Amino acid sequence: MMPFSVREFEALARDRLPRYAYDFIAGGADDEVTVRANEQAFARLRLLPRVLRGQPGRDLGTTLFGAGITMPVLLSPTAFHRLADPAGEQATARAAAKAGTVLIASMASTVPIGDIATAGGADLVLWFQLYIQPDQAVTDALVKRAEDAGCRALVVTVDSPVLGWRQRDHHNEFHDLPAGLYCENMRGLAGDSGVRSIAMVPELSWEHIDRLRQTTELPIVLKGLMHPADAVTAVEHGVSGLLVSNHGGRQLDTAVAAIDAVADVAAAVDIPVLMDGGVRRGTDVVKALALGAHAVGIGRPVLWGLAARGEEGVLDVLELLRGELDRALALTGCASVRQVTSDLVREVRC
Ligand SMILES: Cc1cc2nc3c(=O)[nH]c(=O)nc-3n(C[C@H](O)[C@H](O)[C@H](O)COP(=O)(O)O)c2cc1C
Ligand SMILES: CC(C)CC(=O)C(=O)O
Repeated sequence: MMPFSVREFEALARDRLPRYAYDFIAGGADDEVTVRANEQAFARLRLLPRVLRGQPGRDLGTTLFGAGITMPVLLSPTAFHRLADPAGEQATARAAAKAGTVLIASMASTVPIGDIATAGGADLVLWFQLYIQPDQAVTDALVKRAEDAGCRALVVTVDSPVLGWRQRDHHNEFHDLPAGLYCENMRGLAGDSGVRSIAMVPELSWEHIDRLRQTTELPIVLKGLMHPADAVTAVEHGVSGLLVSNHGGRQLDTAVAAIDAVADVAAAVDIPVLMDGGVRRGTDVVKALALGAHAVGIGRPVLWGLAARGEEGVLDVLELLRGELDRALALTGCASVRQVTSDLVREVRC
């Protein structure tokens, strides 16, 4: 069956993946309230279309830190792509390059960042997601690896001073990567224990961001920030962009839906605000833009595409969303993503 939506890709992926891998991807923290809330919150937002604004076509393109991308849909960082397909992040990179959008490679990739960059080629706009490590030398080495690979931004995940309680992984006893898979970016660095060697840092603070700011010229994007007061502080610390996110509901359960945090953060700062969590349709993208996001990220949908059909599946997911976004713009009376305004969205009680 040819899938015609992200949801149908999920069904295909579920059939293909071993249970532990499906659960790792689909699951979240504790009772998974926030996993569900991320999607439900989009359903609560409804569009109020404009009509009779005749237009021959739509312009979906936008720019981020000087790079042009063909649509405001990014690939959010997700760990361990080789759980979904043997070609792993290399397949994902080729699809992102073909689609003409940003791949935020996870620090926990199963292909080294240099090889991801090579697979994507010159067309790929590649960013690197970083978990700041307890050993500064390890963080510095990771930043150097990202810079050497040609990454154009660092996305620092700040919602994980400790790891969320992923109950499904505990039930499945999924604590180590299967034989042959490795956190490749950690290879050879101090403390590399071979498998899941990434450490969470409970004492993570603005001082770590200041230090990182001094270490690299790359734009720094903070990922996992939800509170407008933190957004203001981020700007004071020289941060270049924000990715409003609750980690797809995998960290703090019962955190507010990511889309519900966007408007206040966007109103508080003048730097690009991105969001991820629960984006499954082109209409979701329009809603996020209407609330002030510059672009959105997708996490699980990429892995559903990858598990279902490898590189082609990731590209299919991206092109499905592009088609949906294009249609949603036409149907709301917008000729470009820049024309999406806050009056196009209303909140209803479900
Ligand atoms: C399987 C999986 C692995 C993830 N790995 C990372 C990661 O390594 N680093 C990170 O910052 N976020 C990670 N995330 C969170 C995503 O970047 C993103 O915030 C989330 O998936 C967005 O929600 P969505 O899946 O509903 O689109 C992961 C999410 C999933 C589902
Ligand atoms: C290696 C993990 C910490 C990756 C992650 O962020 C996640 O699974 O949500």
